[in-house]
Amino acid sequence: MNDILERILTRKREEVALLRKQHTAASLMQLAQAQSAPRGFCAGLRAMADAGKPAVIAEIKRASPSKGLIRPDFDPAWIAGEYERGGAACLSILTDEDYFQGSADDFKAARNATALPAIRKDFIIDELQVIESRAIGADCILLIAAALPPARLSVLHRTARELGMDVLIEVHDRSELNAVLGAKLGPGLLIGINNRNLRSFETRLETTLDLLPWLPPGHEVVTESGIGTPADVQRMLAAGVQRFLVGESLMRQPNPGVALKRLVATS
Ligand SMILES: O=P(O)(O)OC[C@@H](O)[C@@H](O)c1c[nH]c2ccccc12
Repeated sequence: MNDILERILTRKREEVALLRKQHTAASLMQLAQAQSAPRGFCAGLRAMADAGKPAVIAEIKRASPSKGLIRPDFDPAWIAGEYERGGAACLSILTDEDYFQGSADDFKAARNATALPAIRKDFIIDELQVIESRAIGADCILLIAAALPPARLSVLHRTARELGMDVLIEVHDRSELNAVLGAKLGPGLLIGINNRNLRSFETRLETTLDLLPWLPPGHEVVTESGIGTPADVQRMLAAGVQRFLVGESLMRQPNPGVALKRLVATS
Protein backbone atom coordinates (compact mmCIF):
# COMPACT_ATOMS: atom_id res chain seq x y z
CA MET A 1 0.00 0.00 0.00
CA ASN A 2 2.90 2.35 -0.64
CA ASP A 3 1.06 4.01 -3.51
CA ILE A 4 0.87 7.77 -3.96
CA LEU A 5 -2.68 8.10 -2.63
CA GLU A 6 -1.70 6.35 0.59
CA ARG A 7 1.33 8.60 0.97
CA ILE A 8 -0.73 11.73 0.41
CA LEU A 9 -3.35 10.57 2.92
CA THR A 10 -0.69 9.83 5.53
CA ARG A 11 0.56 13.40 5.16
CA LYS A 12 -3.04 14.73 5.27
CA ARG A 13 -3.60 13.08 8.63
CA GLU A 14 -0.57 15.00 9.94
CA GLU A 15 -1.92 18.23 8.46
CA VAL A 16 -5.30 17.66 10.09
CA ALA A 17 -3.58 17.12 13.45
CA LEU A 18 -1.81 20.47 13.00
CA LEU A 19 -5.06 22.16 11.98
CA ARG A 20 -6.67 20.79 15.13
CA LYS A 21 -3.94 22.44 17.21
CA GLN A 22 -4.61 25.82 15.60
CA HIS A 23 -8.41 25.74 15.40
CA THR A 24 -11.57 24.25 16.78
CA ALA A 25 -14.64 23.56 14.70
CA ALA A 26 -16.22 26.61 16.36
CA SER A 27 -13.34 28.97 15.52
CA LEU A 28 -13.28 27.82 11.91
CA MET A 29 -17.05 28.09 11.77
CA GLN A 30 -16.80 31.76 12.72
CA LEU A 31 -14.43 32.37 9.83
CA ALA A 32 -16.73 30.41 7.52
CA GLN A 33 -19.74 32.46 8.55
CA ALA A 34 -17.87 35.70 7.87
CA GLN A 35 -17.57 34.72 4.19
CA SER A 36 -19.99 35.89 1.54
CA ALA A 37 -22.45 33.23 0.36
CA PRO A 38 -21.14 30.43 -1.84
CA ARG A 39 -21.40 30.93 -5.59
CA GLY A 40 -23.42 28.08 -7.05
CA PHE A 41 -20.94 25.59 -8.47
CA CYS A 42 -23.40 22.98 -9.77
CA ALA A 43 -25.63 25.82 -10.98
CA GLY A 44 -22.74 27.34 -12.93
CA LEU A 45 -22.06 24.03 -14.65
CA ARG A 46 -25.75 23.45 -15.34
CA ALA A 47 -26.24 26.90 -16.88
CA MET A 48 -23.42 26.25 -19.34
CA ALA A 49 -24.56 22.70 -20.15
CA ASP A 50 -28.19 23.81 -20.59
CA ALA A 51 -26.97 26.46 -23.04
CA GLY A 52 -25.57 23.58 -25.10
CA LYS A 53 -21.92 24.39 -24.39
CA PRO A 54 -19.28 22.12 -22.83
CA ALA A 55 -19.18 23.11 -19.14
CA VAL A 56 -15.53 23.25 -18.14
CA ILE A 57 -14.12 23.36 -14.64
CA ALA A 58 -10.75 24.90 -15.49
CA GLU A 59 -8.00 23.86 -13.13
CA ILE A 60 -5.17 25.94 -11.69
CA LYS A 61 -2.32 23.57 -10.86
CA ARG A 62 1.38 24.38 -10.63
CA ALA A 63 2.66 20.82 -10.24
CA SER A 64 1.46 17.26 -9.70
CA PRO A 65 2.95 14.04 -8.37
CA SER A 66 2.62 12.36 -11.78
CA LYS A 67 4.03 15.21 -13.91
CA GLY A 68 6.24 17.22 -11.57
CA LEU A 69 6.41 20.95 -12.26
CA ILE A 70 3.79 21.79 -14.91
CA ARG A 71 3.85 25.59 -14.95
CA PRO A 72 6.91 27.45 -13.66
CA ASP A 73 5.52 30.99 -14.18
CA PHE A 74 2.51 30.61 -11.93
CA ASP A 75 0.13 33.49 -11.25
CA PRO A 76 -3.19 32.08 -10.00
CA ALA A 77 -5.10 35.40 -10.21
CA TRP A 78 -4.01 36.03 -13.79
CA ILE A 79 -4.77 32.46 -14.87
CA ALA A 80 -8.22 32.67 -13.23
CA GLY A 81 -9.02 35.85 -15.14
CA GLU A 82 -7.91 34.32 -18.44
CA TYR A 83 -9.99 31.21 -17.75
CA GLU A 84 -13.02 33.40 -17.11
CA ARG A 85 -12.46 35.27 -20.40
CA GLY A 86 -11.94 31.92 -22.11
CA GLY A 87 -15.42 30.75 -21.12
CA ALA A 88 -14.84 28.52 -18.08
CA ALA A 89 -17.97 27.61 -16.11
CA CYS A 90 -16.04 27.13 -12.86
CA LEU A 91 -12.52 27.08 -11.43
CA SER A 92 -10.63 24.27 -9.68
CA ILE A 93 -7.68 25.33 -7.54
CA LEU A 94 -5.21 22.93 -5.95
CA THR A 95 -4.48 23.77 -2.32
CA ASP A 96 -2.34 20.74 -1.41
CA GLU A 97 1.15 22.04 -0.69
CA ASP A 98 3.41 19.00 -0.48
CA TYR A 99 2.39 17.11 -3.62
CA PHE A 100 0.84 19.79 -5.87
CA GLN A 101 2.67 22.94 -4.72
CA GLY A 102 -0.65 24.65 -4.12
CA SER A 103 -1.90 26.74 -1.19
CA ALA A 104 -4.91 28.39 0.42
CA ASP A 105 -3.46 31.71 -0.75
CA ASP A 106 -3.52 30.46 -4.36
CA PHE A 107 -7.16 29.56 -3.84
CA LYS A 108 -8.12 32.97 -2.48
CA ALA A 109 -6.15 34.86 -5.11
CA ALA A 110 -7.75 32.94 -7.98
CA ARG A 111 -11.30 33.05 -6.64
CA ASN A 112 -11.10 36.74 -5.75
CA ALA A 113 -9.92 37.57 -9.27
CA THR A 114 -13.17 36.37 -10.89
CA ALA A 115 -16.88 35.89 -10.34
CA LEU A 116 -16.63 32.15 -11.07
CA PRO A 117 -17.57 29.46 -8.54
CA ALA A 118 -14.49 27.59 -7.34
CA ILE A 119 -13.78 24.13 -6.02
CA ARG A 120 -11.07 23.62 -3.43
CA LYS A 121 -9.04 20.72 -4.80
CA ASP A 122 -7.45 18.82 -1.95
CA PHE A 123 -7.64 15.54 -0.09
CA ILE A 124 -10.38 16.07 2.45
CA ILE A 125 -10.69 13.45 5.17
CA ASP A 126 -11.92 15.44 8.18
CA GLU A 127 -14.78 17.79 9.04
CA LEU A 128 -12.33 20.52 10.09
CA GLN A 129 -11.02 20.64 6.51
CA VAL A 130 -14.59 20.99 5.23
CA ILE A 131 -15.23 24.00 7.47
CA GLU A 132 -11.78 25.39 6.64
CA SER A 133 -12.70 25.15 2.94
CA ARG A 134 -15.69 27.43 3.43
CA ALA A 135 -13.53 29.71 5.59
CA ILE A 136 -11.17 30.29 2.64
CA GLY A 137 -14.15 30.92 0.35
CA ALA A 138 -14.73 27.55 -1.30
CA ASP A 139 -17.99 27.12 -3.23
CA CYS A 140 -17.47 23.39 -3.65
CA ILE A 141 -15.21 20.68 -2.25
CA LEU A 142 -13.87 17.46 -3.68
CA LEU A 143 -14.53 14.20 -1.85
CA ILE A 144 -12.60 11.22 -3.20
CA ALA A 145 -14.34 7.87 -2.81
CA ALA A 146 -11.02 6.00 -2.83
CA ALA A 147 -9.97 7.96 0.25
CA LEU A 148 -13.16 7.73 2.31
CA PRO A 149 -15.23 4.92 3.79
CA PRO A 150 -18.94 5.48 2.98
CA ALA A 151 -19.87 6.56 6.51
CA ARG A 152 -17.15 9.21 6.48
CA LEU A 153 -18.11 10.32 2.98
CA SER A 154 -21.66 10.77 4.20
CA VAL A 155 -20.68 12.92 7.22
CA LEU A 156 -18.36 15.16 5.18
CA HIS A 157 -20.96 15.51 2.45
CA ARG A 158 -23.60 16.57 4.96
CA THR A 159 -21.27 19.09 6.62
CA ALA A 160 -20.42 20.66 3.26
CA ARG A 161 -24.09 20.90 2.27
CA GLU A 162 -24.97 22.49 5.63
CA LEU A 163 -22.35 25.15 4.91
CA GLY A 164 -23.99 25.81 1.54
CA MET A 165 -21.22 24.26 -0.54
CA ASP A 166 -21.62 21.86 -3.43
CA VAL A 167 -19.67 18.60 -3.48
CA LEU A 168 -17.89 16.88 -6.35
CA ILE A 169 -17.67 13.19 -5.51
CA GLU A 170 -14.86 11.45 -7.35
CA VAL A 171 -14.88 7.81 -8.41
CA HIS A 172 -12.60 5.78 -10.63
CA ASP A 173 -14.21 2.36 -10.91
CA ARG A 174 -17.41 0.45 -10.35
CA SER A 175 -16.73 -0.55 -6.78
CA GLU A 176 -16.16 3.09 -5.80
CA LEU A 177 -19.28 4.13 -7.68
CA ASN A 178 -21.31 1.47 -5.91
CA ALA A 179 -19.94 2.57 -2.55
CA VAL A 180 -20.98 6.17 -3.29
CA LEU A 181 -24.45 5.16 -4.46
CA GLY A 182 -24.80 2.89 -1.42
CA ALA A 183 -24.03 5.80 0.92
CA LYS A 184 -27.48 7.21 0.03
CA LEU A 185 -26.37 10.81 -0.21
CA GLY A 186 -29.54 11.67 -2.09
CA PRO A 187 -30.48 12.41 -5.68
CA GLY A 188 -28.80 14.96 -7.89
CA LEU A 189 -25.19 14.24 -6.97
CA LEU A 190 -22.29 15.75 -8.90
CA ILE A 191 -20.17 12.70 -9.70
CA GLY A 192 -16.69 13.05 -11.13
CA ILE A 193 -15.21 10.12 -13.00
CA ASN A 194 -11.45 10.39 -12.75
CA ASN A 195 -9.83 8.99 -15.87
CA ARG A 196 -6.56 8.88 -13.95
CA ASN A 197 -5.93 6.03 -11.56
CA LEU A 198 -4.62 7.81 -8.45
CA ARG A 199 -2.60 4.73 -7.55
CA SER A 200 -0.86 4.01 -10.85
CA PHE A 201 -1.36 7.36 -12.68
CA GLU A 202 -2.56 5.52 -15.76
CA THR A 203 -5.01 7.82 -17.60
CA ARG A 204 -7.65 6.45 -20.00
CA LEU A 205 -10.71 8.33 -21.25
CA GLU A 206 -12.42 4.95 -21.58
CA THR A 207 -12.72 5.02 -17.79
CA THR A 208 -15.56 7.53 -18.16
CA LEU A 209 -17.15 5.79 -21.12
CA ASP A 210 -17.05 2.38 -19.40
CA LEU A 211 -18.58 3.65 -16.13
CA LEU A 212 -21.36 5.75 -17.67
CA PRO A 213 -23.81 2.87 -18.23
CA TRP A 214 -23.62 2.03 -14.50
CA LEU A 215 -24.73 5.46 -13.38
CA PRO A 216 -28.41 5.68 -12.52
CA PRO A 217 -30.22 8.72 -13.97
CA GLY A 218 -30.64 11.85 -11.88
CA HIS A 219 -26.97 12.60 -11.26
CA GLU A 220 -24.63 15.00 -13.06
CA VAL A 221 -21.37 13.60 -14.44
CA VAL A 222 -18.01 15.32 -14.77
CA THR A 223 -15.25 13.65 -16.75
CA GLU A 224 -11.92 14.37 -15.05
CA SER A 225 -8.28 14.23 -16.19
CA GLY A 226 -6.52 13.59 -19.46
CA ILE A 227 -8.71 15.84 -21.63
CA GLY A 228 -6.28 17.36 -24.09
CA THR A 229 -7.84 17.95 -27.51
CA PRO A 230 -11.09 19.16 -29.10
CA ALA A 231 -11.55 15.55 -30.27
CA ASP A 232 -11.52 14.39 -26.63
CA VAL A 233 -14.25 16.90 -25.83
CA GLN A 234 -16.34 15.86 -28.83
CA ARG A 235 -15.96 12.20 -27.91
CA MET A 236 -17.35 12.88 -24.43
CA LEU A 237 -20.18 15.07 -25.74
CA ALA A 238 -21.15 12.27 -28.13
CA ALA A 239 -21.46 9.96 -25.11
CA GLY A 240 -23.69 12.51 -23.34
CA VAL A 241 -21.06 13.95 -20.97
CA GLN A 242 -21.31 17.75 -20.83
CA ARG A 243 -19.09 18.55 -17.85
CA PHE A 244 -15.27 18.51 -17.91
CA LEU A 245 -12.46 19.01 -15.42
CA VAL A 246 -9.32 20.06 -17.29
CA GLY A 247 -5.95 21.02 -15.89
CA GLU A 248 -2.62 20.07 -17.35
CA SER A 249 -3.34 20.53 -21.06
CA LEU A 250 -4.42 24.13 -20.39
CA MET A 251 -1.73 24.90 -17.83
CA ARG A 252 1.02 24.00 -20.29
CA GLN A 253 -0.11 26.66 -22.80
CA PRO A 254 1.21 30.23 -22.62
CA ASN A 255 -2.33 31.56 -22.22
CA PRO A 256 -4.57 28.95 -20.57
CA GLY A 257 -7.74 30.92 -21.37
CA VAL A 258 -7.02 31.01 -25.09
CA ALA A 259 -6.23 27.29 -24.90
CA LEU A 260 -9.59 26.68 -23.21
CA LYS A 261 -11.42 28.51 -26.01
CA ARG A 262 -9.64 26.34 -28.58
CA LEU A 263 -10.38 23.16 -26.64
CA VAL A 264 -14.14 23.68 -26.67
CA ALA A 265 -14.42 25.23 -30.14
CA THR A 266 -16.72 23.18 -32.36
CA SER A 267 -14.80 23.63 -35.60
O1 LIG B 1 -4.51 17.78 -15.32
P1 LIG B 1 -5.60 16.92 -15.88
O2 LIG B 1 -5.13 15.61 -16.43
O3 LIG B 1 -6.46 17.67 -16.87
O4 LIG B 1 -6.56 16.54 -14.64
C1 LIG B 1 -7.27 17.52 -13.90
C2 LIG B 1 -7.89 16.90 -12.64
O5 LIG B 1 -8.83 15.94 -13.05
C3 LIG B 1 -6.82 16.26 -11.74
O6 LIG B 1 -5.96 17.28 -11.34
C4 LIG B 1 -7.42 15.56 -10.54
C5 LIG B 1 -8.50 14.75 -10.53
N1 LIG B 1 -8.76 14.29 -9.29
C6 LIG B 1 -7.84 14.77 -8.46
C7 LIG B 1 -7.67 14.58 -7.08
C8 LIG B 1 -6.64 15.24 -6.46
C9 LIG B 1 -5.75 16.03 -7.19
C10 LIG B 1 -5.90 16.22 -8.55
C11 LIG B 1 -6.95 15.59 -9.21
